[in-house]
Amino acid sequence: MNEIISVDIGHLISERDKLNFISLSDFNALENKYGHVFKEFQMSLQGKKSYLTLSLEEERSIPAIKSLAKNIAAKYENVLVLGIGGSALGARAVIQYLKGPLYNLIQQEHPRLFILDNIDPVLVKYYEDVIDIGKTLIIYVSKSGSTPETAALFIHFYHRFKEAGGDTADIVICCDPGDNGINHIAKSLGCRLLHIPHNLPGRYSVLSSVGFLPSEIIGIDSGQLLEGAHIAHQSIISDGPQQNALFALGASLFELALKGKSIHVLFNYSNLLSEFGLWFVQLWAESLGKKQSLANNVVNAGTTPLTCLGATDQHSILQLFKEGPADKVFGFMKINNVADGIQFTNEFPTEKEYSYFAGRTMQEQLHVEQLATEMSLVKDGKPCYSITLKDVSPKTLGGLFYFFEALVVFTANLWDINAYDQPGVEEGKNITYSLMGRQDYNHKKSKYEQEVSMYNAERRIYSI
Ligand SMILES: O=P(O)(O)OC[C@H]1O[C@H](O)[C@H](O)[C@@H](O)[C@@H]1O
Repeated sequence: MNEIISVDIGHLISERDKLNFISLSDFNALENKYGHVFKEFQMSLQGKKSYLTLSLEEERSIPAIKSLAKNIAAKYENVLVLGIGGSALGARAVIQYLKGPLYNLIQQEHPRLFILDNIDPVLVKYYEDVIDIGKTLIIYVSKSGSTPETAALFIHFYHRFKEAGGDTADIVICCDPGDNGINHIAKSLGCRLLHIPHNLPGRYSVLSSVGFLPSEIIGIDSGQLLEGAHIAHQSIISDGPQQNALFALGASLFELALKGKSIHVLFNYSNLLSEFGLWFVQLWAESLGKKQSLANNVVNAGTTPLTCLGATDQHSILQLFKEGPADKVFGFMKINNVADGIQFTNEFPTEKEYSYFAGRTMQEQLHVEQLATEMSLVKDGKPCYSITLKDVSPKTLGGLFYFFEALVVFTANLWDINAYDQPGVEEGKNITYSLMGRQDYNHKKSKYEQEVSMYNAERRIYSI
């Protein structure tokens, strides 16, 4: 396999079951139906008018990030990234894919890297038990600079770092360049500031300093991540709809959504992809779950993303996938070339449940199980596509990030919705700000307090 990513959509199509799949004639008609939307999308990428392409220009920030990462690695044992949503999930996906789940347990030349994305005080204490804060550099990542969870974590760890005698000028703040609290704090503390391009929304920011700095600190070449994104970009803009992986998958998923497949499952057959799955969930959900179209019609667009892990989740959720509601489309993802050193020996030759393993490899078993799961779902009327990744390299991962970002934006264009905002999460934030006493939300406080009383009055509590 020479290409970094290959996409097979053959089992989204079926002539036998036109209710649950796309018929061949409908598939062939997709270009007529949606080709114009795709061409416009290609032009926006080509003309660098899409926000997505802002990442491609982040190449220029890499030399400074590399030298900062080197300084940090030379001085600190640990790095603690504070961020949530798009400010945490991408970096997590990078570490998991390229360094594995046990990175922090392995003795190495680079610092250990922790990403904290919740305000659970119990979790915070656990972190504090394993990291010596005086030897830990803090990276505060927040596109908006106002996300209350990350602000809270920063207040706490800034205090702890100072207390431990840390040099606050070493703290790195990664945020939007706007005139806001986080920039004021960075300036007054003399922190190191990295700006995320203003128009690059947080959940699309993994290919910027947000993902690049953590990567470089643990020895991953962010230039390679970006090279993969360039490869994906070039392929997406070059091929016509007929040959284009992005068009084939995006248009088919949209068509299936219209046919009632309202849940999109990404079933990853590699633990290295488990965090990628969570990154995908945020990107898909916040970008496509929209009440209103760009023309201000109520559309309640989107499909619900889920992610799970093969083979593990064959033993938990697969039963429902196979025999529960026929409301899902499945994406299977695997890595083609991995270091596969595990070949089974013939330990129990007289036992039929064990002897068939002899001479086979664990990777072979994983891939056979994926195939078996896919086939059994398809046989039962469940549409499946599959993505094969060439290898475990930053280039392939960078291409995958860009491919999914483009897939989401193209799909949003088909729904005629805004792929970049998230109006649905604002109300909860406003209530939180008001109830926690944020000054500029004081005017709403009494309204929300009244609503809270009403809400509490409506509870029906049963005790055990
Ligand atoms: O990076 P930040 O501005 O702190 O935002 C962190 C997260 O906050 C909100 O919940 C948004 O819905 C997410 O899209 C965003 O990723």
